[in-house]
Amino acid sequence: MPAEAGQATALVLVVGVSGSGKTTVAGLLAERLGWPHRDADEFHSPAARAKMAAGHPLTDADRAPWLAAIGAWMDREAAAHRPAVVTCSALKRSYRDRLLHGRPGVRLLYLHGTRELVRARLEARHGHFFPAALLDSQFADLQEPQPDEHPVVVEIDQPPPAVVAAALSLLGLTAPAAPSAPSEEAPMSEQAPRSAGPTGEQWELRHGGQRAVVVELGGALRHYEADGVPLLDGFAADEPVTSGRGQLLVPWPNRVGGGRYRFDGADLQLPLSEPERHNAIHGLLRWVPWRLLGRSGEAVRVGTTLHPQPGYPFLLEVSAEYRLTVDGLEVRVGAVNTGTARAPYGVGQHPYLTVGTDLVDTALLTVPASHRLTTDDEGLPTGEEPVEGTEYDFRTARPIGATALDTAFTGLERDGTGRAVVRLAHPSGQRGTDLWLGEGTRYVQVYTGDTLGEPGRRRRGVAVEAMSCPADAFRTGAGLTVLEPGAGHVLRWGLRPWVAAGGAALR
Ligand SMILES: Nc1ncnc2c1ncn2[C@@H]1O[C@H](COP(=O)(O)OP(=O)(O)O)[C@@H](O)[C@H]1O
Ligand SMILES: O=C(O)[C@H](O)[C@@H](O)[C@H](O)[C@H](O)COP(=O)(O)O
Repeated sequence: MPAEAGQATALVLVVGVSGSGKTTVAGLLAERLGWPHRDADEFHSPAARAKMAAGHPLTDADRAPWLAAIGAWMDREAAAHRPAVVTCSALKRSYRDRLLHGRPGVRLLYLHGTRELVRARLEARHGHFFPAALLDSQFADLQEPQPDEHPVVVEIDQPPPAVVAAALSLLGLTAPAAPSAPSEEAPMSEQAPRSAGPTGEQWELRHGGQRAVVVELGGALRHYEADGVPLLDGFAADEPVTSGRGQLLVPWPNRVGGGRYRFDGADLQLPLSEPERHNAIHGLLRWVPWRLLGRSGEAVRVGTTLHPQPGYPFLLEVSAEYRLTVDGLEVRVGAVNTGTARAPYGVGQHPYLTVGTDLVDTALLTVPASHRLTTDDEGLPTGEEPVEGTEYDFRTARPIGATALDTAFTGLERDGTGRAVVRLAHPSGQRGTDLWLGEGTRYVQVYTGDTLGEPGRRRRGVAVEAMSCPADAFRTGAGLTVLEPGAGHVLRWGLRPWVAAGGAALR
């Protein structure tokens, strides 16, 4: 299939040191897109190949005709309106400038890995003219792509299909459907020494006046602001996460009563992570580090493996991608069952919204839901009832007042694009944030924080939690997703700050 109409990207230039996987990744990427691809190696003169094979690194002068030949090929593809993938180590800024200058349709995909990992791959690669011994010269020449080059950077310590999936997603390219499960084992990577704050690495995204920060611990959303105004009641870089702030809730959101459930004939017992109420709460991935899989200036993709463990003997590959656009923040949480048995699955996320009021009482809330779940003292659903005529009817915007919410809503009213929109507005009604619930969302938990462990933070923000299923789905089966081996689930939600009267809040 040719390039999708309307997609601006006409050519992807895959760069990185020798052995970073350019040939492998470009080949797969081209295959997924149905685009032609060429490898930079094909453009070397016989003399240059012989020089490298003899153990001598190339000089700038050696590389000039090679870069010119690659550029000429790119121009021929562009002239023929053929989208394409081409590799080139393009180690130095000047080389990339030469390839990118005057070619606006070209996007940079930089494959990033540690020297140790690349060396191991080169040493294992056979039948190639480039000797592993030249690797140090590659790293000596390497000038990593800078933000003003707008690279998409993908980490190579994941199997090739996962590298390609991250690249496609971060480049904003859609490929015809392909088998989704990465089946190869990721190689082990060296544990780099790190300066670990309480939530580990911090990955910042920017778009216009928007800024968001995603953290390594739990892949959580720590912060989101527009034009300097915080839209989340989040946490600081030097603070531990409390009260589920911004956390990803996988493989179940909210509670499993007694942590005990039955699935496919097996009785399973989860650790009780909410011992005071005898429940297992918010999944198993909140307190583990997630890995960086790829990033660009406005997006980051993180992931982790959920290994079989007591109470959840299943194997999942989980990823979360956060992206800032002109429309706000978009989140995609994906999971693939990479094990051999069917797995029960649910997902949610736990951001607390704020519109800058001291308490949430004065903020205006809209929840387009016809029903809410009633719960028992343990927070477990006992039934479903219409909100009509009750204090839970927020279908029309009104102040939260003294209402204490820890409530799952369903019967969501969706717009033409399939999204249901929960709105929190400033008392003036002039500005606020919309939280939209997209693909995979069936319930939304709204929690005013009345029971938080830190009294000072109670009712300061409203948790609005996109969820695929309600509390206790492992026991009741309500809204439960069952992932067959190889099958996946996607949850999409996002935040859109707005101002009334004439205009977009975002720049
Ligand atoms: N993501 C990956 N995981 C594991 N092995 C990889 C990955 N990418 C590439 N390889 C292997 O590493 C070696 C170097 O990859 P290659 O595509 O030839 O790199 P380059 O074109 O950048 O020199 C090859 O043997 C390839 O099969
Ligand atoms: O909003 C919800 O989903 C829960 O009903 C609510 O009770 C909240 O999540 C916990 O108080 C925070 O959870 P932790 O204290 O376990 O982080």
